[in-house]
Amino acid sequence: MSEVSDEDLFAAAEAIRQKAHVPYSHFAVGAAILADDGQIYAGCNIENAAYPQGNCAEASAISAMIAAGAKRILRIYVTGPGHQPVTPCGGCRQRIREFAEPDAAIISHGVEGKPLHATLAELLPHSFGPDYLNG
Ligand SMILES: O=c1ccn([C@H]2C[C@H](O)[C@@H](CO)O2)c(=O)[nH]1
Ligand SMILES: [Zn+2]
Repeated sequence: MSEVSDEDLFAAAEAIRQKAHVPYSHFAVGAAILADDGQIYAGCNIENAAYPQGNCAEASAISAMIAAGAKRILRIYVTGPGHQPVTPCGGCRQRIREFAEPDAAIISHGVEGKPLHATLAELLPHSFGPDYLNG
């Protein structure tokens, strides 16, 4: 459907990752969403001196998508440091669930290693979502 490649999403995630506010963990994360309007929406993690008030990169990217008026996540690419794939935390898997189909691609990449390709359903099986409340 889209002409947006994984390389485009990787580049957007990496560009915004450089802006992450991570004075506590020093673990900078970027996320780039391909949305249903064909556009890319990106976000970085934003930590806080009151630690629980920090935001994940995926949450920032979702905020950008919603603020722009897009509705659905078709694909999301997450980048971070190291060799292990930087997979979305449990809370962010649920945040993604709100706006994505079970077969939506989640690409998790520790940039020193290889990307992991998974679907939302693989990362969040038997999930609870909006369909439970709207039907
Ligand atoms: O997928 C992930 C994993 C971690 N983090 C952030 C949260 C915190 O700021 C830092 C270390 O956990 O990385 C994200 O933004 N996304
Ligand atoms: Zn998270």
